[in-house]
Amino acid sequence: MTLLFPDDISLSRRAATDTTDIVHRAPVVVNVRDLSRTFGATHALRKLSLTVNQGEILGIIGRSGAGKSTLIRCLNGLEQPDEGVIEIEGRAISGLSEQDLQAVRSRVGMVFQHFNLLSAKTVAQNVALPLKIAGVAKALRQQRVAELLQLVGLSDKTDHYPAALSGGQKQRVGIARALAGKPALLLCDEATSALDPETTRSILGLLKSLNQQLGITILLITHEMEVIKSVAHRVAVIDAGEIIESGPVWQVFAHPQTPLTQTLLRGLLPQLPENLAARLQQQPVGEAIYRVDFAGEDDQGDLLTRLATRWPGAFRLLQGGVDHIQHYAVVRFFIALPQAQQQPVISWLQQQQAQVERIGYVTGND
Ligand SMILES: Nc1ncnc2c1ncn2[C@@H]1O[C@H](COP(=O)(O)OP(=O)(O)OP(=O)(O)O)[C@@H](O)[C@H]1O
Repeated sequence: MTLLFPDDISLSRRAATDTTDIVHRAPVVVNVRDLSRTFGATHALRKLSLTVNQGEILGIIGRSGAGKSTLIRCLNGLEQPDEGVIEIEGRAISGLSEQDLQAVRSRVGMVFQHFNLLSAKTVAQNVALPLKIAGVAKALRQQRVAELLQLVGLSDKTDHYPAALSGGQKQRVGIARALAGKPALLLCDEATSALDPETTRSILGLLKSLNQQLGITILLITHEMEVIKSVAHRVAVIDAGEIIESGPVWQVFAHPQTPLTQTLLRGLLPQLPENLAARLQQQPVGEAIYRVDFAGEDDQGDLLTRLATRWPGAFRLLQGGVDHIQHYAVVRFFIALPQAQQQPVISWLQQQQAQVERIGYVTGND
């Protein structure tokens, strides 16, 4: 099919390589500096700063009330910050006339949690709406709508009404509509939160392929770490209106720094079995329990196998596994070591660049 954004071919190749390093060198699409917004005594945003580079997928994660929606509303111009600067493609959006603000807004496509489709309009009419508002001629509009629906895999639903679509199909229409104005940035506000896991995977797959094929920059807001892991290059964790941690997704998964990030990751990283955790004590008796965290190139994901080969029978594996994120292997496991084996095994693991933490001791069998 025809490329929807023919000017972006070089960018598409760049994004397709999927490396954080290349994305880092790309131009900045979103630049937010010291953004603050209060509602009465509530500080929804506190001096929040972030950048999103061209071709990047930045995931912003936080608990309910952390300030995610306020941030997104400031980015699309629906909310005025009290202080701070927002630049989209180098253009500050504060103090603009309504006409100039419209021009900047047209560079930003918005994907909503509940799709926000017009029920009395067909799929094609919903997608065409922003083009109609922008005054695009009918013939061109029809051509673009056909391209967009093909892109999101809904060419056969052109004349259907939203009520006849599944949740995933409705979100595909929402994405096609968001792309209609050839935006530089796609803002996704909990775009998969209303969908079941399988549909979520297919929508995330679509967003990823739009990023890779078209080089489109995406800022997505979610409360689900799984979403971040599947599609984002970089993640920023927001809490009480501040970014408390950020970095490449693999790095944050491998070594989460803040208790909140650790909590958000709890369901995705192996944890010590509950019965064992309940028996942990701090007096050095019995076996020592260690948590081992490691991140390395994909082919270093066999750390556990190498450990077992180098130290056969020296430890008991309690829980653990390997995940592959952005071409990195992220390994976490828990082992029990008797007194005599602790020093040599731990030294060996540290030589492999693993982070090792003794979390307590247990006596007797688990
Ligand atoms: N219009 C408003 N009036 C008063 N308080 C508001 C308003 N909008 C947001 N807040 C408050 O600001 C804080 C941040 O809200 P926000 O909606 O940005 O959080 P969120 O991270 O998007 O939460 P959720 O995931 O539940 O949507 C909350 O304490 C919220 O109650």
